Parts: sequence; structure tokens; C-alpha cells
Amino acid sequence: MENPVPLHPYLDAGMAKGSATFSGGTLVCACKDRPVRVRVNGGIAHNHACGCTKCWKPKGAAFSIVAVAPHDSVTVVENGDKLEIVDPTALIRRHACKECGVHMYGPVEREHPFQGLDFIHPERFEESGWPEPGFAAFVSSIIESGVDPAKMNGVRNHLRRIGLEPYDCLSPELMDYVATWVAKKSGALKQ
Ligand SMILES: N[C@@H](CCC(=O)N[C@@H](CSCO)C(=O)NCC(=O)O)C(=O)O
Ligand SMILES: [Zn+2]
Ligand SMILES: [Zn+2]
Repeated sequence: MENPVPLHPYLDAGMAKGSATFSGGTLVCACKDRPVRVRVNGGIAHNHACGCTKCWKPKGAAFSIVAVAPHDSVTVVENGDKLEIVDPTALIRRHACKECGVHMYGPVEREHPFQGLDFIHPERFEESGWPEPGFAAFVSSIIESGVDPAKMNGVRNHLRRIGLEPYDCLSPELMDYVATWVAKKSGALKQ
């Protein structure tokens, strides 16, 4: 079966496998002149394909590739003056390059299960070897970007074929993590 829509160049090229022991690197934006560089000093987690409209994706891609790293491991090392916050009211405070539009890091600062984590796009690492995505999140959201709803069965089948289970929110593991955090906060579960 054909791939019904371009998912993402990295996924469409066969999703090169990385290593779970990847220990960090430098994210770089797409500017030729004075690119923004962000150092991630350590590993990344929860790498996934995301179909939401908020995450940065290359032109023509339906999905972003997005992961998290602890905020303390993320440092802007070059040309941080080019960064601006895309939406200051969003949970993820995505810092994008004003010139090329690439999102460089997005910290979660408010009280939330993901507080202390920064969302990053591993494809922007200068280094190879970052762990491949483990699932596809917010798949139905690609319709919000204009994908024909009639293509969704094909998209989900294709994601499964390449090894990414499609979910319309996050993976069950992450949704359980979020719900456990909420239940402990409300007292429904013991701390
Ligand atoms: N249908 C919406 C969904 C947007 C959304 O909730 N995105 C998620 C996933 S981003 C990475 O996994 C989210 O947590 N967003 C928080 C935020 O953006 O601050 C749409 O497509 O726009
Ligand atoms: Zn740039
Ligand atoms: Zn997203």
C-alpha cells in the first residue's frame, strides 16, 4: 500500500534506527547566517511523531518528530537573540528562530506532569544516533492542518507498517503517567 500523505522526510526515508544510549548533542536551526545553536547535555526521552498543529515540522510534512529532555540539560549556546516564544500562553513555551521558524526548545514551566521537561526536535541535532520515535501521537490532529479525513485509515495503516502505533492523544503509557500525576495531586491516589 502507498503512503497516502507525506508523513515526514525522516519517516518516509525509512526511519533510521538510533541508540537509546545517545548522550546528547547540539540542535541547530535552518539559518545559513548566524544559526541558533542549543546544546542538550544528556539523553532524550519519549521521542514520537506528533500530528498536532503546534509542533514545528518541515515544509510539507504532516508530522513533527518531537522528544523531551530535562530543562537543566538544555542551554542556548549561540545566537539566542534570534529566538522568540511562539505562544506565551501555551503549556509548551516553544522558542522558535525568528528567521527560519524552526522551534529550538519548548520548556514546560507551569505545574504539570511534564514540568521541568523541554520539548525538542531531534532531527535538528547536528549529530546522528538519536533514538527513533516510538509511537505516533495526535494523529487525528493532522486533519486540522488540512489532511483529507478520507485518508486517515491509510495514514494509520502506514504508520503501523513503519512501526509507529497511532494514537489520537499521547501513548497509553504517557496518558497513564499524566493521569497518575493528576490523581496524586487530587488525593484520589496516595502520594
Ligand atoms: N488538536 C490540537 C492538539 C494540540 C496539542 O494538544 N498538542 C499536544 C502535543 S505536543 C507534543 O506531543 C500538547 O501537549 N500541546 C501542548 C502545547 O502545545 O502547549 C492541535 O492539533 O492543535
Ligand atoms: Zn534560524
Ligand atoms: Zn505536537
